[in-house]
Amino acid sequence: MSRVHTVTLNPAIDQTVSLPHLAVGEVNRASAVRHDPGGKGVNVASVLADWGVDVMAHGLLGRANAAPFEALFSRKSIVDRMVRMPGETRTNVKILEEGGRTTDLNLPGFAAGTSDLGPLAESLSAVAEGELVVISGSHPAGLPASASARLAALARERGARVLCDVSGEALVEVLAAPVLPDAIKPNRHELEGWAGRSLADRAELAEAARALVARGIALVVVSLGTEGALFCSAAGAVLARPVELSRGSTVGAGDAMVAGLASALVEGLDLGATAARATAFAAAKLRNPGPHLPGRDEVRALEARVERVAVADWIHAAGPMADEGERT
Ligand SMILES: Nc1ncnc2c1ncn2[C@@H]1O[C@H](COP(=O)(O)OP(=O)(O)OP(=O)(O)O)[C@@H](O)[C@H]1O
Ligand SMILES: O=P(O)(O)OC[C@@]1(O)O[C@H](CO)[C@@H](O)[C@@H]1O
Repeated sequence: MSRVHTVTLNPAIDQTVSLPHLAVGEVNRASAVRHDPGGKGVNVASVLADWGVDVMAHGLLGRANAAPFEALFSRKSIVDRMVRMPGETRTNVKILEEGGRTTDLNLPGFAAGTSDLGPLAESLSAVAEGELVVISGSHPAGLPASASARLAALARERGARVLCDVSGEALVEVLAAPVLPDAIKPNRHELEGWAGRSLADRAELAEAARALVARGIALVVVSLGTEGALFCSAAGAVLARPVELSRGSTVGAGDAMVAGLASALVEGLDLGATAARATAFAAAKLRNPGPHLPGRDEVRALEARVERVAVADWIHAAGPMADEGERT
């Protein structure tokens, strides 16, 4: 299987704090806490490595607390090309209540600058023609909004395909670039942020995704939390529902879905099989804490259970879309 490169400009140590109920403005006592090296691209790398893909991790990493990342990379044989930065990688606090509601406090970490794009570009010189580059997550303070778009352009110049999961101004830049990525996976809120309007109506949402395909993005996937995800390409559009509902933390479900998309792109799966693969990866990741996949047989069994619905039927389904929450 061809190698996949992940780019994480703003990694994070995810500190998941479990408690029965979050009482804002009061003293809360946690029942458990865990720490996972994360950040969107790191999560993608970790899940892909579990699937058996050869992965190279690029991006920026604080030198002062790099150990948990280095341990993850070494345990999963991920090639570590992350540029070390002075200072610490941020810690992101995820408050998980018993009912499954999660509140994210994403903290600031090391600051970066335009000069850090040089070493990042140099690291991407390891990308070979035909490989896949996955660019995910936010930018640290000081990096221009165009950083992800510039790295995507570099990857394309090297003959690689590019899958982007970025939001806000970075998504605006990526979608305004002369050469568009091959695939994107915004969630609904990220797509709304880009479109500058609400997309609460299923038909409008499908139309926005189809319009991006028409502009030249081969695969547009809009993830919708418990509603599932919409997969659009020139071959058509399909909605894949979650295999099973999770009441635990859903942090990283989108990244597992991106990892599933990456594996589908590498293996050349068709649209329906891509939807099943990506949805199964999300469900499989949600069975356990942390950015990990269970064994292949378990993932394959989930893949076989994914319900796919023709988009016309989904649009005409009664009722509002399931509430997929506000987290991104
Ligand atoms: N509570 C849940 N139960 C089951 N499956 C879920 C749940 N939440 C999400 N999923 C699955 O994970 C996929 C991706 O989730 P979501 O749309 O929340 O991504 P995201 O917003 O990018 O998440 P994140 O940024 O936390 O990784 C969904 O399309 C769905 O298949
Ligand atoms: O602040 P960003 O870069 O948008 O998101 C960071 C983050 O919330 O995304 C991952 C889950 O998708 C977590 O591991 C991490 O804490």
